[in-house]
Amino acid sequence: MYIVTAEEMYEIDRYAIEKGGIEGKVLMENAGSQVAQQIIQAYNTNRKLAIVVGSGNNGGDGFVIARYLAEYGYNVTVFQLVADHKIKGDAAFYKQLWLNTSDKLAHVTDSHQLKQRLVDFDMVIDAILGIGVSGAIREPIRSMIDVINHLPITKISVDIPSGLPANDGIEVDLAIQADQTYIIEAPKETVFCEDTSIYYGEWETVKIGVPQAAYFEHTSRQRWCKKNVRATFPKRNKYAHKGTNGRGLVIGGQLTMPGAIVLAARAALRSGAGLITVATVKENLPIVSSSCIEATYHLLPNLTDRLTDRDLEAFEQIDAIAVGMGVGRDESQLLSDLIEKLDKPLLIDADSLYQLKPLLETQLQHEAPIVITPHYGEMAMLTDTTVPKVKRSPFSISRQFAEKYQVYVVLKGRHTVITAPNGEQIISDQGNAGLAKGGTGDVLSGILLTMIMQHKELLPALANGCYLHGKSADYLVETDHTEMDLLATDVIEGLSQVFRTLS
Ligand SMILES: NC(=O)C1=CN([C@@H]2O[C@H](COP(=O)(O)OP(=O)(O)OC[C@H]3O[C@@H](n4cnc5c(N)ncnc54)[C@H](OP(=O)(O)O)[C@@H]3O)[C@@H](O)[C@H]2O)[C@@H](O)CC1
Ligand SMILES: Nc1ncnc2c1ncn2[C@@H]1O[C@H](COP(=O)(O)OP(=O)(O)O)[C@@H](O)[C@H]1O
Ligand SMILES: [K+]
Repeated sequence: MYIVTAEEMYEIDRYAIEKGGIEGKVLMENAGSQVAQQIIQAYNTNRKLAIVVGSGNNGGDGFVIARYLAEYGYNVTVFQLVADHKIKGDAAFYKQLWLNTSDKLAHVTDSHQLKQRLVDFDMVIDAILGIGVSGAIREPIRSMIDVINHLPITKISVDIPSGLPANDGIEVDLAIQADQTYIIEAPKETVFCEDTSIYYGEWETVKIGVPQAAYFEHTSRQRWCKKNVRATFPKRNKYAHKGTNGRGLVIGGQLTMPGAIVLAARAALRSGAGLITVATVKENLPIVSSSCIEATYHLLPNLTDRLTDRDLEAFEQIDAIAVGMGVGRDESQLLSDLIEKLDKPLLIDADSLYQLKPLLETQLQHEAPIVITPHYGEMAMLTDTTVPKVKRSPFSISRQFAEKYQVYVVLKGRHTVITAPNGEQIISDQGNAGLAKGGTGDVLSGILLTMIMQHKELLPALANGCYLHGKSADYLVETDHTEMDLLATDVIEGLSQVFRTLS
């Protein structure tokens, strides 16, 4: 499933019309009829429906919906919130079709009038503003949205809750708080941003006949689903041996944080790695090795000094490295050496992201890919911004960072945004609030390390790793656990359930 900005949606629309040969009117008819079908399936005909329409094509969709629902037997009234001359083009055409068969069109010019008129209705279909919204919401639409939000009736938005921008990064002024949104063709970026997803309520997409080729050409952002995982997940070779399933190195676990490294190492092994070596300090060896007896160990005097020739030689056999889980935030020569002296895929997480920050000022001398896995707070630190700004702009901030530093970014949150150095993006929206607990990020790093070693392409590798992690948590809260008691270690144990669904 593709995710779009407003500009991309308009390009896709244009492609459908110009190259696909589908008239704009047909797209609008399809949009309205498909949304109407969804409403028919979900809500019985006893409802008294108000459809509120604005000046653009979103309003045009509203007129089509009105016609279908009325034909089906619903009691429908259209409230036009703008002057007649504002309704043009295809929207005007469908307004006329509505008027050909119904006299239920009311003109409403202010919010008081709207409030009085809507008291008799038990559902409002919001076709006021679509993806063409720009800037602060102007009066009288502004007060009208406010009135609708305060009505104790079901609110259904068409394409996008009116007032909400499609693109990330824009501060929301005022928008319809929908119970349900029927999104036309493709989810917009704001569906997946923490501050804006709430406005959509439940959401579903409706297809209106846009050719898939339009998406290949105009967008590079998609939501990762089971079918994507199945299509890209490497098959285990019947003749595999431990050396062919990836030799991973996990570096971390200072004295006060030995657990982080155990979680990462165990998660890497559980997700299929052939061999995992844990590089940590000597004092932690008893606890760490007894918690993960399948791993091998490499002792370091501390987690910040330069790597010795002996270390570098030992790491030569390694296929990929994950560093940062419980290493502490002191300046690190070790991280510089991993970047400059070992040309292996390198995943940088947690504390090492703080150590990476000063290194960004100079070019990162690393041929093999670098993957960073920040949560919002770490991303805010890396980009000298605030957590609210990262929350508002997860797509654009990740893309800018990935392109600037030529790294892969896994920005973790309720919706995790994965970005390649070329700007291509995947959203992983598996998982639940049970994961909001210390240690789950370490588990993700371990899983990603294995995925990096086993996939040919890195972007699907990271997406599949995030899928495994989130899906494991989802299965666990459906079966043995709840969002309250779930632990990071459970997420490791839950992986086998997810693997079973993939074969
Ligand atoms: N393939 C597809 O995707 C298809 C998409 N379709 C549909 O088209 C929709 C996009 O249509 P669109 O481009 O006409 O934009 P849309 O938001 O309806 O209206 C824009 C108008 O709103 C106004 N306005 C703007 N900002 C404002 C503000 N701050 N405060 C107040 N008013 C404001 C402004 O009008 P003005 O007041 O300037 O006259 C502006 O001109 C899309 O969401 C989907 O529903 C389907 O029909 C078919 C296929
Ligand atoms: N509410 C949530 N819904 C879905 N996933 C979540 C939620 N909260 C956290 N997660 C996931 O849990 C992990 C937490 O990582 P992180 O914050 O680095 O934890 P830690 O460093 O404590 O191990 C991330 O993969 C994140 O996407
Ligand atoms: K709308």
